[in-house]
Amino acid sequence: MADVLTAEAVRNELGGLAGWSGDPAGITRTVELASFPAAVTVVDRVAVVAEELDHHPDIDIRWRTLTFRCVTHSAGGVTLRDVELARRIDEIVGAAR
Ligand SMILES: C[C@H](O)[C@H](O)[C@H]1CNC2=NC(N)=NC(=O)C2=N1
Repeated sequence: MADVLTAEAVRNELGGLAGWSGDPAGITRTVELASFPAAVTVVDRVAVVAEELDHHPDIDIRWRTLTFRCVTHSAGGVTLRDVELARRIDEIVGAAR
């Protein structure tokens, strides 16, 4: 689960993750919510999931635009844990707009 994915494997996984882009150094998705409070609510929900998974995205908050970056810091690259986290972020974002 903690092996860094090859560039080809990342490309394959990105095929199933609409809105995400990246490479073995990290995968990112930027989303715009309706308002700053709505964006912060999404971050709050992502925080719960990140704790549950013990895997945490890097999050950039700019007014109502959020950028999530998933990379397994301890492995030095993208692993399947990041793909799972990205899917969970998508569920939360999808429910919020
Ligand atoms: C001890 C704990 O499992 C580690 O510090 C976890 C926490 N969350 C993490 N999140 C991410 N994205 N990468 C990590 O290497 C990582 N390490």
